[in-house]
Amino acid sequence: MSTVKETVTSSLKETLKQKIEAWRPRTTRLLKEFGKVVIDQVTIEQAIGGARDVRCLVTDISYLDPYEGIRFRGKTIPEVFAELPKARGSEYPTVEAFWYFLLTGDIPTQAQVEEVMAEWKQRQNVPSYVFDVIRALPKDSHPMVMLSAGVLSMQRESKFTAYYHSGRYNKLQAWEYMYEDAFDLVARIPIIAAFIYRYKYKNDQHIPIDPNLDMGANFAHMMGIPKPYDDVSRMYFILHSDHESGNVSAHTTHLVASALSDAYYAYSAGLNGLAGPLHGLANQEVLSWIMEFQKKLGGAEPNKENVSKALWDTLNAGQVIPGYGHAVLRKTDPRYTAQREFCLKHMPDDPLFKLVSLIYEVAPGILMEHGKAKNPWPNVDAQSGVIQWHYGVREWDFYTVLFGVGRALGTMANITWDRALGYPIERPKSVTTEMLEQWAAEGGRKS
Ligand SMILES: CC(=O)SCCNC(=O)CCNC(=O)[C@H](O)C(C)(C)COP(=O)(O)OP(=O)(O)OC[C@H]1O[C@@H](n2cnc3c(N)ncnc32)[C@H](O)[C@@H]1OP(=O)(O)O
Ligand SMILES: O=C([O-])CC(=O)C(=O)O
Repeated sequence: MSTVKETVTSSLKETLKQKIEAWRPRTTRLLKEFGKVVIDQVTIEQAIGGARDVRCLVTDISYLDPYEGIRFRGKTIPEVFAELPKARGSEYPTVEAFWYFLLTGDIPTQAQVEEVMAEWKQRQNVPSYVFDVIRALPKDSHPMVMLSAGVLSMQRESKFTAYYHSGRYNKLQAWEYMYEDAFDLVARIPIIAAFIYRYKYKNDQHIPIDPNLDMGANFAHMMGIPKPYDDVSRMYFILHSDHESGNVSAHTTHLVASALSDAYYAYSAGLNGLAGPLHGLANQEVLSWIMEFQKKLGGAEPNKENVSKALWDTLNAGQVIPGYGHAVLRKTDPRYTAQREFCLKHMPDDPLFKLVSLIYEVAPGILMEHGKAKNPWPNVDAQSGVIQWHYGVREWDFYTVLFGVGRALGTMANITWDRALGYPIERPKSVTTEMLEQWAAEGGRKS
């Protein structure tokens, strides 16, 4: 039998506990009294087409409206940035304040943020074997492999798994142990990410944590990048945290955790999905597309004509324009807009930003003319790499790791609530092509 580490108490956890206890009757009532109420129907197109738009997942952490974009706990991105307590001397909130907000739905007071910051620091002890695991991989492994392997290697630390095997597992208390793992994971993952960066690209020269700094500032410090990279980090991690629960990384994490796999197993799996070029890896694809384009220009100025030609060349070669399109969004992603506003304020003359803006002027029209993509507008990935590039992170295969640090916040808040509300193992039903053909001939499924 494993040793169970007792969970700690804090005002965040106490608040969360109250919220969970108040929330549970809502879920119970929906299940018991309204369980058979129909909320959607599924077409053949949806069954073959990646369950697009099928309403069959529940999360209260964030909601994505196709035209408005993401709301975290009911608040738009500008509202979140305006209302959460800011980091000292910064116009952006701390990631710690945002973590409190995602978990509880409440805007924390400054005192509550201080408490989360103190607890965050206590949880930052990454076991040394994590670095050994990363070093044991071939050095040219993709940084996402390193991040996923590093996270997975920490599974032996899981308090949830120890609790599960303790012989006193109780469904009502399980969330407390999931919360412990979730909080440990979000506190440790920035350190692993910065380690990967400096191991791979900075001659294995590392910068230790500064215990006086908040998470965003500490990340900038460990990366070795001066201000305003602390604000870039805070903004980036908050923006990338969550996008309701159907996206590949969040859904994978939720699915794996639904088998009562712990946070480390679940998030390592989620990261593997994030590493796909149609999902999180699109941010590195955007930069490599731009670099390839500039190489072809051979020093000539980018303009609407040559950008248009390059976009058409990409489409005619049967490739996607990275950073454009979305499975749910039907307008410019507000995460794109938030980053664009940062660029307009801090780096308006950056040549790469100007090029990204030029692409924004022409790509939607071209995608509309091309006529395939349901959404011709840019997503978050079209604007994130250029900021990293500007502040010196030019190794674009690292960009998805940054996404992975941010996405940990949303996925970890989600799986804590999954256990709190007792969501069961996820297991949708599959059918065969022959069945679809039969139902098609009959004008719908009859039995
Ligand atoms: C953080 C994120 O994950 S945001 C998304 C990041 N990914 C990218 O930016 C990659 C480029 N974009 C895409 O590949 C897609 O728009 C996705 C994967 C994001 C969404 O996919 P879907 O929901 O299937 O998009 P949609 O229904 O509009 O696809 C219809 C067709 O348009 C094509 N299409 C969609 N977006 C693009 C694009 N950016 N460039 C070219 N073609 C596109 C699809 O490939 C598909 O073609 P097909 O019928 O030949 O298979
Ligand atoms: O919502 C999606 O499918 C993809 C996305 O933008 C994200 O996960 O951030």
